[in-house]
Amino acid sequence: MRIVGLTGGIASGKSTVSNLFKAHDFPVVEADLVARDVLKKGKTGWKKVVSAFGDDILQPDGEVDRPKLGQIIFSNPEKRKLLNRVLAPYIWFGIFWEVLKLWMEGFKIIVVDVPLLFEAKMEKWTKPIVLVWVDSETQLQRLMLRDSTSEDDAQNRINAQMSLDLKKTKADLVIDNTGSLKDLREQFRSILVIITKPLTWTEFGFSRRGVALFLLSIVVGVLMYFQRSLYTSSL
Ligand SMILES: CC(C)(COP(=O)(O)OP(=O)(O)OC[C@H]1O[C@@H](n2cnc3c(N)ncnc32)[C@H](O)[C@@H]1O)[C@@H](O)C(=O)NCCC(=O)NCCS
Ligand SMILES: Nc1ncnc2c1ncn2[C@@H]1O[C@H](COP(=O)(O)OP(=O)(O)OP(=O)(O)O)[C@@H](O)[C@H]1O
Repeated sequence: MRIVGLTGGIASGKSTVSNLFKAHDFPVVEADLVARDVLKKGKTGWKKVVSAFGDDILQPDGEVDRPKLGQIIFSNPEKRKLLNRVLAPYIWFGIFWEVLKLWMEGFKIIVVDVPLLFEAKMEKWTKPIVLVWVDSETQLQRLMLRDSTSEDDAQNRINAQMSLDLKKTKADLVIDNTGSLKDLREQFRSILVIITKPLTWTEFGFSRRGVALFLLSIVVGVLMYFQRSLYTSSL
């Protein structure tokens, strides 16, 4: 099994690339969706966050007021670390569970879209790592436009993550999304060629078929062993 890590910075274009993967029928696990699920009212993640941040972060219906929590954590590094610490195990498990379900369905290539792949030290589980990079000015402009936020607010959110230039040094494949959507689609096509190369032996070994073959060879080996010992004891 090949787990392709898709990462980038806030508003660098991960979801846009993620949608291209989906359009090409690749299964995509989205960490942001897992994180949303973990924070739903009544879930363990929700309970832990409420006990760490208090009832003030809740809407009248009991759901987490996401913009409010965002304001708190993106302007206060200590609070952000606290939220990350509280939610990390649930997000990690949620991603693992989604990957496991897709593995059981027999998918050989799975894309995991994790904005904080490097920050959360999850990169060792994915290969190759595709980084959606964008220059800092374009990132700021796109973020302000998409979320209708002030420059200060957008910059705080960008500063809350590892710089895209540093991420670039850690990634295997880089998509430069500073240009047009057409440019992006062209780069995506080249990335697809690399990602869809035949699985290595190790990747095959971890695929559902590889594991099934491994188990089958153990069963056959054990049967042959017993058949041989039965034959030699009857002589
Ligand atoms: C603070 C929350 C409630 C704000 O929700 P909101 O709907 O406004 O934003 P959304 O979830 O769509 O996130 C948008 C982007 O913000 C960035 N981001 C989210 N959380 C963090 C964080 N803790 N540190 C740095 N960047 C973050 C990511 O690039 C993400 O794609 C939410 O982001 C959250 O629960 N964050 C903690 C969970 C987490 O770490 N998510 C990232 C998954 S790896
Ligand atoms: N090449 C492009 N040209 C113009 N706009 C783009 C391009 N790529 C993405 N965008 C726009 O930039 C914004 C950010 O893109 P997107 O939502 O894909 O980023 P993201 O990395 O998934 O963000 P987040 O981390 O916040 O989830 C969106 O409004 C999107 O439509």
